[in-house]
Amino acid sequence: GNPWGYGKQDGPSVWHKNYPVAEGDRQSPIDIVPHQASHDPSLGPIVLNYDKCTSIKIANNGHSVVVEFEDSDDRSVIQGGPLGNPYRLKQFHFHWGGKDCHGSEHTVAGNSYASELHLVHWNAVKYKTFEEAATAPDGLAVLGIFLETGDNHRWLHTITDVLYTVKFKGSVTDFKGFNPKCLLPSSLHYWTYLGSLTTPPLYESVTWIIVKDPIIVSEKQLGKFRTLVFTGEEEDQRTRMENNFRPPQPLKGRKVRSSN
Ligand SMILES: CN[C@H]1CN(c2cccc(OC)c2)S(=O)(=O)c2sc(S(N)(=O)=O)cc21
Ligand SMILES: [Zn+2]
Repeated sequence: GNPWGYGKQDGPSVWHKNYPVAEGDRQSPIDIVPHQASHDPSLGPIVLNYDKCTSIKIANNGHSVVVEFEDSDDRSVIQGGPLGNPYRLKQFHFHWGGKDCHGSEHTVAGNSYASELHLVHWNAVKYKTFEEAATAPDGLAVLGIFLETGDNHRWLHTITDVLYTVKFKGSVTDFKGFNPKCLLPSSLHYWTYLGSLTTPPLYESVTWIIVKDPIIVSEKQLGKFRTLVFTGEEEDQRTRMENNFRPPQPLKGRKVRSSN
């Protein structure tokens, strides 16, 4: 079976048994309290150079749906903001709820969004491989985008239209020519803090950059994510993929900074 999941027996409340760092000092996600975030005028804008990005495939990894990118060179990078150098785009994935009232990992003043998109990047300037970067304190940078339900999102159908091909854990489909820039809100004002992966192995290697403005997607579009299952095609128990989010973790004295 799975080493970890989001159920009663294998979910976030027991991850610490196999991954003791779950109780560490820089765990993610967190609840962001806007008025307690310190505005830092030295924080420049986030710059995304995704125009040459090369998406390769879309997959169901038994925890989420993931779109992987070619990351053998600096063709698609994030830089600026709190980052000291460019970080390479490796993959993006989503977290969502069983109903639209919850599903995001980060919360804002205690409020959840329906879903959260994570664009995962790694520091290929300082580290030779992703795996090495993933265990380093400045190894990863994840851009988080909240999803709120409302009108149809004009580009999300590119993803939701192919989700039926990755219904089961372990399924993979070619997914070329997708530029995730179409999933970003117009303003990239953000909060940033030092944290971790929000799933096992929970490495404390992530500089989080959480965009303040959500993108709007329809309930119908979000509902398509819930047609995925955590389980493999061969398993007799089909478990709907939903509520694949970790709840907020203790801040432990960390500072959250805010761009303008
Ligand atoms: C299953 N999910 C994770 C998979 N990855 C991972 C990271 C390091 C090591 C590794 O195996 C050795 C796998 S990952 O870097 O792609 C990420 S990013 C991320 S999140 N939600 O914090 O953005 C969760 C995971
Ligand atoms: Zn994530």
